[in-house]
Amino acid sequence: MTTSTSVIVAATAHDDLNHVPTLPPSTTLSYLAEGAANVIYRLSSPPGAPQYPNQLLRLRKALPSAQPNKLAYAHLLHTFHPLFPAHLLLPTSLIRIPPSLLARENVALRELEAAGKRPAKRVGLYLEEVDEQFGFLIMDMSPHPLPLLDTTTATITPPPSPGLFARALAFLPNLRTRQLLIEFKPKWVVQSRSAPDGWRRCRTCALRLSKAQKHSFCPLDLASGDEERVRRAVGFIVPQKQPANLVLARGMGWGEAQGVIRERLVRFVVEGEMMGELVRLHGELDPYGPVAVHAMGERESGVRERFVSAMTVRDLTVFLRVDLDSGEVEARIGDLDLKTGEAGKWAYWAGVEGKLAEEGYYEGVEEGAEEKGVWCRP
Ligand SMILES: O=P(O)(O)O[C@@H]1[C@@H](OP(=O)(O)O)[C@H](OP(=O)(O)O)[C@H](O)[C@H](OP(=O)(O)O)[C@H]1OP(=O)(O)O
Ligand SMILES: Nc1ncnc2c1ncn2[C@@H]1O[C@H](COP(=O)(O)OP(=O)(O)OP(=O)(O)O)[C@@H](O)[C@H]1O
Repeated sequence: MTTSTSVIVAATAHDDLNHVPTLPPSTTLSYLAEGAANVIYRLSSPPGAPQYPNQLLRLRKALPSAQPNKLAYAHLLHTFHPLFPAHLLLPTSLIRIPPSLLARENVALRELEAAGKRPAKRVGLYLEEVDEQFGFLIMDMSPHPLPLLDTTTATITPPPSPGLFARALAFLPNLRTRQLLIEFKPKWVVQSRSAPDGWRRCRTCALRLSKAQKHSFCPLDLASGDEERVRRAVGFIVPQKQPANLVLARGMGWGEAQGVIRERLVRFVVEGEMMGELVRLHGELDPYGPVAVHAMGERESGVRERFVSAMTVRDLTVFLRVDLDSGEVEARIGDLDLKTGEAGKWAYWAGVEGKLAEEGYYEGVEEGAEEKGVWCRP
């Protein structure tokens, strides 16, 4: 709760990187989630201290390939944000983090880990304490909770473990919601310029097949503008399971709700500007393809710089907050973390192209290709 003496710190971009506000050490962080490179926290501050409503803190882990946040933020502000209309971007600002807070949160991460509450694949990696003084404040895209459950119009469909669900609600009653957060990476929405002329699969689907990864949507479908193809892609983006806190309208089952959400997303993708923007950027930033750019070496620094920006754009995350009542889809682009091409990445990017072409994944001539039935070229 804010008080009259509280300061609301808005998530606006600070152009002056020499005057970045400091997060007060009295701020309490609670672990929300983590990816490979960052941990995401909710913030709460004592009365009278600066407040951070609707914002999360993103702190980076100690990974050799990662860049300090101040540098990453400068790239975000000057390289990536100008590429997109402002309303499509996840509002992000830089905040100085007291060293004591990073040390404290690393102790907390170890405790969380010991209690089995960190994802197994993330254990053993902690926040960067030595070479980091900053974090990102990002807009919280979590579903807004319902103020009070309206039992005349809504009902909670219990998931398979009703006992567990009841206990969770008892502890977290304010988390019941009519919204859901969907996140996905659109990946390569334009075919790689390094693909052979006879390609039948896009770079993303071909790579997934070569790595025997789970089948997912084809980015070319998603960006096609064709309603049927977009619907096919969106089918992979809508969650399979009902989120535990999602309250459905009385009488509506999850299957029906999935259909409603799917159609909302189809309209958003087909009629919204985001896919068009991504397609345009892919073409502009990487007109040559990874193999040709790798072969240019250090000579063409401008081309290389634009290429690494293209790789960042290809790996960004789209956060969609879908409101079941209004039908509104609020969309924000995040995870625009600069790729430097270091740590063997240039060779990796060119190598992927070589492998997909040589092993037949682009043309769909590898062993068992027909049974897989993955054909991206219309
Ligand atoms: O090579 P790709 O297309 O599989 O993308 C990698 C991602 O794989 P996925 O999206 O799951 O297919 C991969 O994602 P995951 O770690 O699999 O979640 C990374 O984002 C990786 O980037 P970086 O090495 O962390 O900078 C990504 O590598 P880049 O190619 O974007 O550098
Ligand atoms: N703005 C946000 N609002 C709500 N949840 C978020 C937000 N940003 C991140 N999260 C949650 O935190 C998770 C990890 O965040 P993020 O993707 O930034 O981490 P990362 O380490 O950069 O990921 P990657 O594995 O792609 O490198 C996300 O998958 C999402 O569940």
